[in-house]
Amino acid sequence: MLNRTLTVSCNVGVRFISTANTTKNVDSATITAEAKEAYYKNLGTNFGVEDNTKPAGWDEALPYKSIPGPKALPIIGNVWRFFPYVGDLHNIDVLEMHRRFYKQYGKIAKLGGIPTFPDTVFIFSPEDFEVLHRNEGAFPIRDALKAFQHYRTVVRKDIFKDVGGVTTVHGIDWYNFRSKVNPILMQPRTAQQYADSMNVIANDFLANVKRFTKSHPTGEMPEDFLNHIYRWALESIAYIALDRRLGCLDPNLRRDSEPQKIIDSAIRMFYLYYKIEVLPTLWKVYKTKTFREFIDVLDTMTFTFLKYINEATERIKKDKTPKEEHQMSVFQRLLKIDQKVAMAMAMDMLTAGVDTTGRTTGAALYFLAKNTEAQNALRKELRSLMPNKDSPVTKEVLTNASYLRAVIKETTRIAPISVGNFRQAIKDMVLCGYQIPKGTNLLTCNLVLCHSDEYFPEASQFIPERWLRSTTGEMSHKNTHPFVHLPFGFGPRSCIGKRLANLELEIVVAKMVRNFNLEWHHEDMKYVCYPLYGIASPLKLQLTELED
Ligand code: HEM
Repeated sequence: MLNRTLTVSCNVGVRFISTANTTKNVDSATITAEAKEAYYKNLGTNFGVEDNTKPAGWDEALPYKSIPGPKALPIIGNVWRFFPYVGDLHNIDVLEMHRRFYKQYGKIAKLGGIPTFPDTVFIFSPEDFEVLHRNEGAFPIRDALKAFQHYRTVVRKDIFKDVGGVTTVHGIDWYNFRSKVNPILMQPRTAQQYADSMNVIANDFLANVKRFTKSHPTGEMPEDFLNHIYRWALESIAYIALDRRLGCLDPNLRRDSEPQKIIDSAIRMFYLYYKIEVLPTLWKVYKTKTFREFIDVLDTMTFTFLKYINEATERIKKDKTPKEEHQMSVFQRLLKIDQKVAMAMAMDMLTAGVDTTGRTTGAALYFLAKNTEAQNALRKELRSLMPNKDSPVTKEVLTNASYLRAVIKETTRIAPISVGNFRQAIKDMVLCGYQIPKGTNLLTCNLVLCHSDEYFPEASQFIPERWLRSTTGEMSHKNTHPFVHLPFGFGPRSCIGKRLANLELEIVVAKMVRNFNLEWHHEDMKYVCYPLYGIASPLKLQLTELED
C-alpha cells in the first residue's frame, strides 16, 4: 500500500503531502526502509540517501568561502560586532541588519564566525529563493528553532515524549506528523466549518470596541488596543485548537488572568528567542539568565495549555453522540488520530496563532485608517455584500470580497510577521554564482525586497489594488516574481495555519470596516523586528461607529 503511494507521490513532488496522502495512508502502514530510501532518492533529498550530484554550474561557481559578509577577526570572529559600544550590529533589529547587508554586499551575504552558531547565508534575489525552495524536497529543514527544540526534547521530554509537533521537528518524524494533520488543518472545508464561530467571536470583540469608542471623547482606542486584538486572536485560535471559549473577550478580564498570562508569555517568548537564538549567546554551553527566563515562559504556556488540552480530551471522550467526520471539530479529528498528536498540534496552534494573527490584524486596521481611499473602497465592497452592519461574513461574502483579500495581501507585503524564510540546503546548489554546500543554513530576505520599488512600485504606499486581478500595467503584482511575497512561507513546510489565519483576519477586518470609520491622528507607526516583524507604537486608532 505504502509503496504504491510512494511511487505515485514521487511524480507529484511536494503536493504529495497535501493531496495524495491521507490520514488512513499514514496510519495504516509502517514505512519500510526500502520504501523510504526509494522515496527520498526520487525526490532528490538527502535524508537516508546521500545525494552527491553536483548541480549545473557548480564548477564555474565561486567558492563558498568567497561569499561576501562581515569579516571575522582571529579568535573572536564576529561576536564583537554584537557587543555594546564597539559592535556595529549591537542591539540591531533583524530587518535593519538585512537592509545593511543588502546595501553593503548585494544579493548574497554570509555571517559566520560566531561560536556555537553555524554560518547563515542571507539571499536577496527571488530567482535564488525559487532555486532554494524548489530544491527543498519533501522534508524541508527549518533548523532555526534550536532553543524550542531543546525545550521539547530535553527540558520537557516527559511531556512531549516522542511527539514534538511540527514547528521544531525535522526529517521523517516531522513528515509523519504533518502528513497526519495536513488533511485536517489545510483543507478549505475546515476553515469554512469555523466561519460561524469566528463571526461570533469577532462580534464579541466588536462589542468591546464599541465600549471603547463610547468611553473616549473622540472614540480613540486605548494605548493597549493591540493587546485587546491579541485577546481576540487567542480566543479565536483556542476555539479551533481546544473546542472551547476561553473567555478572553470578557470586558472584565484581569491583567493577572490566565489568558492574559498566555498572551504575555507568547509575546515575551519571541523576544527571548531573539536574544538567545538570533543574537550570539552561550546558552548551549551555559544556561544563561535569559535562557532560564525563556524556559519559565515556555513552562507557563505549556502547563496552561496542557490543563486545557486534558480538560478538552476528557470532555470529548465523555461525549458519546455519534458524529460524521465533517461534523467533528479540529480537536476531535486530531484526537481520533491519537491523543499525543492532538496534544502536540494544539500546543503548536496556540503558540503560533496569537502574535501572528494579532499583529497582522492590527497592521491592517492601521493601514486602512491611514489610507481613506482604500478604506472607502473596502467599505463599498462590503456594503454590497453585507447589507447590514451586523450581517454575518458568510462563505459567499468571503468568496466575493476580492478587495478585502487584496487588503490582507497588501498588509502582509508591508508588515508580514516573518522577514523571510529559513531553510537548510539539503543538497549542494549554486546561488547567486556561489557554491552553497549541502547543510548550509540560508535565509531568504523577502521583506527587504517587498519594501523595494524595484519589485513593488511605490513600495512604501499601501495600494491593495496591486493585488486585484483587474489591475494591469506596472502596478499589477503579476509583474513581480512570485517568490518575492511569501508571507506564509512556501512548500510542504509552509504555515499550517494559513487558511485559518486568513479566515480570522478577513472576518474581523470586514466587521470592523463595516461598523466603524477608522482614522489615525498620530505620528506614523513604528515597527520592530525581534525577530517577528510588526507594528510597535500604541494602536490608538480613532473610531466612529457608522449609522448604517
Ligand atoms: C497572519 C498569520 C500568520 C502568518 C503570517 C504566519 C506565517 C508563518 C510562516 C512564515 C511560517 C514558516 C513557513 C515556512 O518555513 O515555509 C509559519 C509556520 C507555521 N505556522 Fe504560521 N502564520 C500565521 C498564523 C498561524 C496560525 C493561526 C497558526 C495556527 C494554526 C499557525 C501555525 C503555524 C505552524 C504550526 C507552523 C510550522 C509549520 C511546520 O514547520 O511544518 N500560523 N507560519
